[in-house]
Amino acid sequence: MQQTGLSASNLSVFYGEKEAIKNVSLAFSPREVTALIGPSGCGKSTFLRSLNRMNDTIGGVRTKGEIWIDGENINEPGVDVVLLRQKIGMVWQRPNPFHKSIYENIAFGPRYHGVRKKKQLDEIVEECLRKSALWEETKDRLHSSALALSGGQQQRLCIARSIAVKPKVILMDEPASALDPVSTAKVEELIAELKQDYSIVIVTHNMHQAARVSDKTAFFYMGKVVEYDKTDKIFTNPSQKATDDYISGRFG
Ligand SMILES: Nc1ncnc2c1ncn2[C@@H]1O[C@H](COP(=O)(O)OP(=O)(O)OP(=O)(O)O)[C@@H](O)[C@H]1O
Repeated sequence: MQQTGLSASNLSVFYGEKEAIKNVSLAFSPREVTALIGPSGCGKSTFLRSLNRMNDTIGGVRTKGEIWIDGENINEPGVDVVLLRQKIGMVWQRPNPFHKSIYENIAFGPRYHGVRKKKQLDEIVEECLRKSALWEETKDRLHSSALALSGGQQQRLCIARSIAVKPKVILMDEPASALDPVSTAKVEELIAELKQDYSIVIVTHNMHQAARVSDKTAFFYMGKVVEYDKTDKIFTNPSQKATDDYISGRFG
C-alpha cells in the first residue's frame, strides 16, 4: 500500500515479547486532525511514536509492518531519521523548549537544515511565532530565555519550533494535559489554525477535546484499532459497542 499522505500498514510494535500494537492500519489525510483515544495502556503513545520512529530511542523495541509517507516506507533501513522528523514533527505532553532564547528555539531547526542568512531566520521566527499566536507576547523578548515563558506559552513555542522546519505532519502526545484551561483553549485554537496547512495526529485522554479539535477519531483498545471514523460519528453513533462504552465513560 503506497500513499502520499501518512499511513500505517499492518503495523505491530513489540516491547521485548509484549505486542503493544497489533497489526494496525490507519491512513491520515492532509489538513485533517485525527484524535487517538482509548484507555490507559492501549498503545496510543506507542503508535504515535512509531509514526516518526521515536520508538527507535527506546531499547528493546521491535517494529513490524510499514509506515508510508510520500511513497517511502520509513521503516526501511537507510532512512534518514533526522530528515524524517523534519517531515513528521512531534510535540510532547510536557513543554520541552531548549535551554536557549525564544528566537534560538525556533531558529535552531532551520539553521540545522541549512538556512544561514539572519534576515531569513528572522522571518521564519516571526512567521512561526505569529502562526502559533505567540508573536504579540514575545516580540519584545525574543532573546530572553524560553524557560521564562509560562507553561502554556512554552507549549505554543514548542509547536512554533515544530513548524519552523516545514513538516507535513505534526504528532502531538497529550499536548494540553499539563496546561491550565486557558492555555488548553489556546492550544486547541492553534490546532484548528494549523490544520489548514498540516496533518495533525493527537493523542488525548480528554473526550471533549477529541470531539472539539478532531475531524477523525481512532479508538484504540488493547493494541488494536477498534473503530476509526469521522469524529461526529464516533461520538454520536459509534458502530462498535466497546467504543460506545468507552466514550460514555463505562470503562477506561
Ligand atoms: N518503554 C516501554 N517498555 C515496555 N513496555 C512499554 C513501554 N512503553 C509502553 N509499554 C507498554 O506498552 C503498552 C502500551 O503503552 P502506551 O504508553 O503506548 O499506551 P497509552 O495508550 O499511550 O497509555 P497512556 O494513555 O497511559 O499514556 C502498555 O502495556 C505499556 O505498559
